[in-house]
Amino acid sequence: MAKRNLSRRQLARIRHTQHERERRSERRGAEIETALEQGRLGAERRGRVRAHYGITLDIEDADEGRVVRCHQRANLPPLVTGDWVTWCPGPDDTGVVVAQQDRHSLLSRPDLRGNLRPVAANIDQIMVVFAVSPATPMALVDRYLVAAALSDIEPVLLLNKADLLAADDVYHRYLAEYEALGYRALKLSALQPLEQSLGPQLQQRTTVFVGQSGVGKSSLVNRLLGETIAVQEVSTATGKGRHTTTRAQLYHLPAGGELIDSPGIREFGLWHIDPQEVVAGFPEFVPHLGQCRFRDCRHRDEPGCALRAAVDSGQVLARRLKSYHNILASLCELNPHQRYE
Ligand SMILES: Nc1nc2c(ncn2[C@@H]2O[C@H](COP(=O)(O)OP(=O)(O)OP(=O)(O)O)[C@@H](O)[C@H]2O)c(=O)[nH]1
Ligand SMILES: [Zn+2]
Repeated sequence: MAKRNLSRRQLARIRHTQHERERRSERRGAEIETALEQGRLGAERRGRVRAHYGITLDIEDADEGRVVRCHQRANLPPLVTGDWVTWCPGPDDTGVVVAQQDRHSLLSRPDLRGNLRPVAANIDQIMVVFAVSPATPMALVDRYLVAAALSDIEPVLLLNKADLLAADDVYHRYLAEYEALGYRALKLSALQPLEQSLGPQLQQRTTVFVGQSGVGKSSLVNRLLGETIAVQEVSTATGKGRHTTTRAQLYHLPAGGELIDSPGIREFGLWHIDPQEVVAGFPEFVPHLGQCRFRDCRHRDEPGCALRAAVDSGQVLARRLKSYHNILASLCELNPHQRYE
């Protein structure tokens, strides 16, 4: 009985907190509208979302570089880290985001209920990090390539832990194969200075790092950011210091370029993909598609399969066709009631 009472009380407290938060947010929204109507806000400026904390955002001014804690007008869609916005300075070092500028790319991921939610915007390239130890299955790299292609963001393959590679390691060949397919590919070690090996590839664009656990993403990010990671996470608006947030955060790399990072982003590409879209990560298949004898060819052992013929003649790598089938099969496991092939 006592337990039930307690949980009821807890429930009431949670409801009360939620209600208070909503009221505060509504009040804040009304204040913003009044300030706008009365012309109490400063002139419009351009800025970029550095981080997102519930109803407030850290906006970095495009000209001055200062970071301002902002609310957003109620009529705006959900903004995410990396968004370019128009904002107006308000009183007490705060500001108001009044418009969202067009996005050229958007990363989304499903929430716990399976609804797709935006996570980060205006990303120019996805660094697909992989390694010989723990050995990354190439089908996983291919899966990231599918996800990157579907987001319309250029992937770059980054083979880390080059120091562990034997001269005749098969990973050298894998990398060369991707280069031959037209992908940009790098081979380096996070234990070595990165200015020459990785620096130029990061300049003048916004990058995210993805890849399986243990391949060295943290090592790369920490080495790239050095001391700046702690400093940049201090919000100038609150002065509260480092946020222990799992939300996406935008960092300026000391050697140039921007990095958006969060645990959620690092897992990018590992959730559901529409089976019909998998082929987007296999550009070399395109000339052969639609050439099979059967229109519904699954490219397995059907006679007259153009894709298999392309494998036999060396135009398509056998491992890439296998990878394609593996990805389809993994989607099937996620959703066993649907036929994907
Ligand atoms: N030999 C070698 N070890 C490396 C290199 N990069 C990272 N490591 C080591 O690999 C291990 C895993 O590195 P992390 O940076 O934690 O890997 P991660 O991808 O961030 O892993 P998660 O946080 O689990 O996603 C650590 O012990 C690193 O010291 C490298 O270039 N060479
Ligand atoms: Zn076929």
